[in-house]
Amino acid sequence: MTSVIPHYYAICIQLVATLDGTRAKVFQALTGLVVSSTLGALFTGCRGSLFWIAGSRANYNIRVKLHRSLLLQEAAFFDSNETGYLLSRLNSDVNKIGMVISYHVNVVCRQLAQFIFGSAYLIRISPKLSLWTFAGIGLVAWLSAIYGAFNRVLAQRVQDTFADATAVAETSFSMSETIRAFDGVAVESNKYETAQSKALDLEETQAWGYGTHKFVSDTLQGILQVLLLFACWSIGRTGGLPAAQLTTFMFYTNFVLESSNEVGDQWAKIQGAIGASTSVFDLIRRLALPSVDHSVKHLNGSELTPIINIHNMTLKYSAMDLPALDCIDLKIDEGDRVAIVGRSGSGKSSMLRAILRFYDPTFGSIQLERTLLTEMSRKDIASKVSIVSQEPSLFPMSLMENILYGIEKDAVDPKTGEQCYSDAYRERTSKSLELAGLPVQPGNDLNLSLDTRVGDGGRSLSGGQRQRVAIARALIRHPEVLLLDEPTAALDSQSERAVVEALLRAMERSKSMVMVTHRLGVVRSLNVNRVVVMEKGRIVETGHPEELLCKENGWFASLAREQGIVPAHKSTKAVEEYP
Ligand SMILES: Nc1ncnc2c1ncn2[C@@H]1O[C@H](COP(=O)(O)OP(=O)(O)OP(=O)(O)O)[C@@H](O)[C@H]1O
Repeated sequence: MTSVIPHYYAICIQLVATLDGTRAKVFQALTGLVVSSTLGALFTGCRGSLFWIAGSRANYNIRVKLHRSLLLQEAAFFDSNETGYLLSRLNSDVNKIGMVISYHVNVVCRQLAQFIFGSAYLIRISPKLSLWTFAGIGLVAWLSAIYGAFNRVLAQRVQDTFADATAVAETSFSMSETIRAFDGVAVESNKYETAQSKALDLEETQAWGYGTHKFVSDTLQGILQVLLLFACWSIGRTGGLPAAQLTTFMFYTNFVLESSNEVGDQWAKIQGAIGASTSVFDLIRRLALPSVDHSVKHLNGSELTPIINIHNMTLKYSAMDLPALDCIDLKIDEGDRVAIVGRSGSGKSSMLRAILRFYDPTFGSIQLERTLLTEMSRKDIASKVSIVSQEPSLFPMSLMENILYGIEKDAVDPKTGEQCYSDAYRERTSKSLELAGLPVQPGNDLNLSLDTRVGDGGRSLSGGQRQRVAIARALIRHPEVLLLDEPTAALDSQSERAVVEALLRAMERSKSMVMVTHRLGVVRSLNVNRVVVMEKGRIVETGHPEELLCKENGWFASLAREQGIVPAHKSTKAVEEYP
């Protein structure tokens, strides 16, 4: 419709200039102008709304896919990509993509349509003159393509720099207390400023690039218009074409030039957005890294099946030169209560991370009930392995939702129509909390209920209470393997007693238990039947705790003496002294 407007406009101008039209002719031209303008406005409105919706849907789809893809990455991925960096990809980069669809592609489509209609009109009036027009437009388009490629590279670098700056900001907010305590405001603020100033430099380069491109392309278009006007004048003078047709030709020339100019402009912006979105699509396509080597597929059928079978496992973090775990062989059978002990940095937590498949072995394998961990889905592993960590973080949801986290809701709330947990689940959750030492029955001391919200990270509960919620979360799952990561390290002696009792009940509901601890006292309270001592990523000693304590020069006995558990001069009476 917009392409038809210059046609009626040119007729109107002709009628005004020559004053030779009849009333009917004037009326016809004006009606054409009004109808084409009104329809043009209607289509513009529809196009705007539809492209906006398309842009928003693209944002929605890309964000959801990217978020899911990020959650599926291996733990090592999060070691090298900070949260702020990923959030920036999720927000700022995806916004750029939506903007391209809702605005830039929208405008390019409109201008391309105008360009095609306008060009057809020009060719109809004078094919020869049109050729000159297109040659000029081709030159400007070529410059726009070069500028587009330049903008694409720069835009990607700008977005990368913004992502780095957001990572700095996110770290400074999440560490705000430490920053204040150690007077690090100036340091953090400088880091952020440096990151932002890099982005600013790149944006300024982009701005100058845009200005130069605009100057060159507008100048070329001006020259083209002047040349065409001169050509029209020459043709008109020699009677090659009637004046009315030449006027219409000039109108359409302007129209086509404007469209091509706008297409060039938007093209560069689309290229910029494609550059900015490259990382987003790379992240969506990125698969979690595969494991490197599985030397053992299945156990010999005649052997007793251990719940966990770690065979010749080496685990190396990409950021470290030396492996964190080196040639580990360990079998954990049903009924085993294993404590992994050792000095700081000896690889205790890495063992738990490997059993949870946060990291895959670099060499060797781990089997969980005869199946290689690397062949199990996250869902399978979560259904068989539960962890209670030193300072469990809770979600800002109700107690019940925290405990049943990851378990699908099985009922529909008749009042709201939303998914919820059935009464059977409520009952089981309440029972688990009671066993974990945090009763929620009416009239309880803390006035807790299943629907009590626990705040961000569980901040409305004490450390010991959070621990008991985590134990209830493990209890309700009846795991094959219960993992405990320093379960009592952050507690006072009174809370420790309550947590130990809750853990003993949780252990009755699990087939095996593996605990990492510095505090050797808890080894006896939790009836551990096997101690594994680690040193520099290797297992250096293993056996029943009471037996190991009797080995005067043993690793475990030495650790126990350091904690004052067994006095050095009484090591022969170790068994009696062991608390
Ligand atoms: N995500 C990681 N990336 C790189 N190196 C790591 C990572 N986690 C641990 N390490 C390194 O692996 C080694 C073993 O660490 P691990 O946390 O398993 O020790 P730990 O015995 O649990 O120590 P602690 O008792 O102090 O918690 C250490 O040298 C540590 O620096």
